[in-house]
Amino acid sequence: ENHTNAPPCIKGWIPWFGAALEFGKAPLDFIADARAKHGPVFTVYATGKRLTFVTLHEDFRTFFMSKDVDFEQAVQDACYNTASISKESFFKFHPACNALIKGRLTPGNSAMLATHLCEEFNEQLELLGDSGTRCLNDLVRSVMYPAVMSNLLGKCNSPQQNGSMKEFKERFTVYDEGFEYGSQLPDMFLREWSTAKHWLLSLMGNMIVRAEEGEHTDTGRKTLLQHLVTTITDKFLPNYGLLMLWASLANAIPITFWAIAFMMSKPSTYKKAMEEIHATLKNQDTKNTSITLEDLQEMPYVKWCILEATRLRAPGAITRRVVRPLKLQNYIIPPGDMLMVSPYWAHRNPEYFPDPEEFKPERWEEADLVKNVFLEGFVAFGGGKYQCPGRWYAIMELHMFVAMILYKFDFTLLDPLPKPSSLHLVGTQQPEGPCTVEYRHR
Ligand code: HEM
Repeated sequence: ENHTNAPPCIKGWIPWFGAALEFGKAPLDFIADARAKHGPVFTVYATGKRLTFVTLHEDFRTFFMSKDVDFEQAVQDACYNTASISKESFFKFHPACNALIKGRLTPGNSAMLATHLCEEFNEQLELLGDSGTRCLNDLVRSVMYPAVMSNLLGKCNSPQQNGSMKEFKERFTVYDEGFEYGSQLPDMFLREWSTAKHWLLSLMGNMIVRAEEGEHTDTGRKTLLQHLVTTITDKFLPNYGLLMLWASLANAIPITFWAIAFMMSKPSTYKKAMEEIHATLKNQDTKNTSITLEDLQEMPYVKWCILEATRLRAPGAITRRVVRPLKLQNYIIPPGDMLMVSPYWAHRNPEYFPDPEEFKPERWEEADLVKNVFLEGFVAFGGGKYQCPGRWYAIMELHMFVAMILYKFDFTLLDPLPKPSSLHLVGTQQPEGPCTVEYRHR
């Protein structure tokens, strides 16, 4: 009998210190075990924080919509730790920052970025040469980082353009891999990570100078970064820039890797996708390939593959803070608790996704994608007021990239499909082992 009406509480687990590993359980697996043992709502008490996990789909609406939970209060600390944005500045500028990105990346505006993105993908993919053997994850990063950064921050701010590609990739990878620890700890505990963070902040400072000069609007329109410059008017502008950059790359690029890896490891899927791509692009040049939005509309199967990869490799956890007592099931969650939903596990509920572990693009046939409606139970982009503002851009970007790389290159997978690492809760999973591919330009 639980007299306080609070959910069952698990103590003695320290998620962000690697101690979870000593328990033999990575954080993602821990959630599934705790759920099996303690029921659909449970609290983990760790390092002075209470994390209350919500695992029932029927409670997700409350998580996203309730006035008694708050997004900004949940992530403010993390924004201080990962990008040194002061609490005051964060509460002052976050709403405008979110509104700006949401407004710039509506489905309509994302469409306008597509022509330029297509040119960038062509240019970067041609740098791969005629053939080669490489780690697919690294290949995708090398091509997408400079292309997407050129598209969102301006050509002059693409790391390839200013010669910092190799270093950018290294520093960003360190920053990204340590993001979760970094979001929990003051950065004096994480020397290498902190060095990467300061390098990226300084890089962003330089990008902002170039953005302010403003001559480099190759698309004839202001870049997302140039819009940010006019929105954030305090000294933390580069810090917001860094968080925006991280958000735009951290999930989208590993999911691109997974989408291609999943497709290649399932011959029937690969074949079907290739037929669709060839039927749409017909006899187009493989070196300078134009993919328009109309072309994308003619490749729904490739889009299903993207969404299916996003389902299977959705972020480990998203969070809100409880600000007033919150009723969930028969429990009252106390104010101050961090409320957690795991999209990764939500997408493994067989009631919503039969054969949840199967990569089955066909299941997306039922979604009304023309009206931008996902499948019920799909929460990879979060929800409510602070749902991912980059989601329409992300889908367009991944759809175009996957169609183009598969049209240009013939791939052979040399390793078995790697498993996802369950070490991290924040963001999407990285592959646990190598994934080498051989490629040849068609
Ligand atoms: C498949 C790729 C992506 C996934 C799975 C993803 C997922 C998410 C999730 C789960 C959130 C938190 C939402 C919540 O708590 O309800 C988020 C926030 C955010 N995402 Fe994405 N995202 C992706 C791509 C992108 C891209 C390409 C951009 C930018 C171009 C972007 C920009 C952002 C920003 C700026 C936020 C923070 C919003 C705020 O602070 O108000 N995301 N994303």
